[in-house]
Amino acid sequence: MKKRMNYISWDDYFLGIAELSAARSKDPNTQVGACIVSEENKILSVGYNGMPAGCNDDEMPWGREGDFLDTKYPFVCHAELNAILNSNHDLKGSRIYVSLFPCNECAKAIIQSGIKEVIYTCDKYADTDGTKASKMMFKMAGVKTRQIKQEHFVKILPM
Ligand SMILES: O=c1[nH]c(=O)n([C@H]2C[C@H](O)[C@@H](COP(=O)(O)O)O2)cc1CO
Ligand SMILES: [Zn+2]
Repeated sequence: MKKRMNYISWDDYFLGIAELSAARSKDPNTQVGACIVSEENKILSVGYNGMPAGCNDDEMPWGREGDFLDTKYPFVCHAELNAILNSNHDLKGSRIYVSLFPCNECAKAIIQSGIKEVIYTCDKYADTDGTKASKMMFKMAGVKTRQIKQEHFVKILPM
């Protein structure tokens, strides 16, 4: 008997894990998941967007509009940053799978931690200055970026 052939690719596998992690997010508007993987295809870390540890997410604001302090934006910890901070490994030479293209703050953390490739699905904020700044920094720092479609994974989230 020959081996099974219709197994999922590494890309679909790790993106699937990023998407599954996103399903843990309490954000009512955008759920983001991240999965960091070594050159040997070993998972080094995962994360999703959420409030910092100890900050009760039932009491924190989740809105997008109004006074800055009444929105989620100053508080929420992004999926990529959580994945970087959750890891106990050296991330040099690794790659990160994310369901949304990283913002400029996460881009800085990605570059500084030595991650060399960003694989993403959604780029819905491509027109924002934050995403433009991310792309500039990734290019200058030699971090590769690659957009892929999730082929073999049933989306868990109503995105
Ligand atoms: O790279 C990212 N990683 C990440 O975790 N996020 C999070 C922050 C917020 O919780 C949410 C974005 O919310 P909204 O689309 O409503 O502006 O996604 C957002 C970005 C890009 O903006
Ligand atoms: Zn970010």
